[in-house]
Amino acid sequence: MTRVLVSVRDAVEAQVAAAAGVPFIDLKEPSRGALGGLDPAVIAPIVAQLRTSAPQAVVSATIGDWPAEAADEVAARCRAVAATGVDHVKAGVVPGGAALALLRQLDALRRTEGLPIVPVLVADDGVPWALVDAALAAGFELLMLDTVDKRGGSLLQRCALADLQRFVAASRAVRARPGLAGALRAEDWPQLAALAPDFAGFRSAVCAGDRAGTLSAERLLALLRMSAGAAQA
Ligand SMILES: O=C[C@H](O)COP(=O)(O)O
Repeated sequence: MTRVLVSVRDAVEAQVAAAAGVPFIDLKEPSRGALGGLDPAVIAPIVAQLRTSAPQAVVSATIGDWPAEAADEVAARCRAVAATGVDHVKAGVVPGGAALALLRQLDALRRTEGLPIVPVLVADDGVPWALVDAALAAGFELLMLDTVDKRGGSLLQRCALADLQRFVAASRAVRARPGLAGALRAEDWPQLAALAPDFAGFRSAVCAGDRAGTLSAERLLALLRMSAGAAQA
């Protein structure tokens, strides 16, 4: 069954997600970019709050949007976010240039320091196969596709369905857990349910206004109803 991931920016939104029963709560500041990072000093108390209010929820946080060349900052931010007690640390990898080197660095941090890093592979121009293959070969437990430019339509419009199916199948083949995100819409749910990734991430679709706006409890509940309906079908 595909779990819903919802990105929240503060303790109030985290509580809305917890009360709605969101199974995978992701902490980020959307106005700072696709993977806009919150200060670890802000993340830690929200994680502590969620451990009480939503003990079943998986909790992740992003490290922020960094260029692949910013190796030291990426490492420092991965360590700082992991230290907040999140289950997963999401780190973006944009195809091109130093992307494979960044992926190797994230893998080294995971292996040598035990940091629970989830590579978020940017798929604005289609599935980045070289990065997917490298992430799967490295043995990441979770990996995601997401988009940076949210104005270009949903991930389902940007990537061929066959490619997304292949991404999910290739992940499952090595026992990795795949996630999909990228301006997904509530009406994408039936197609997402058929693709059956481990989780599907939402922000734009559950906000009043754009993704930098406020989390809408109403939209969130409608999405969760849709996902629950698909699970029973
Ligand atoms: O990780 C999930 C993202 O926050 C999804 O955001 P989005 O729906 O605006 O692409």
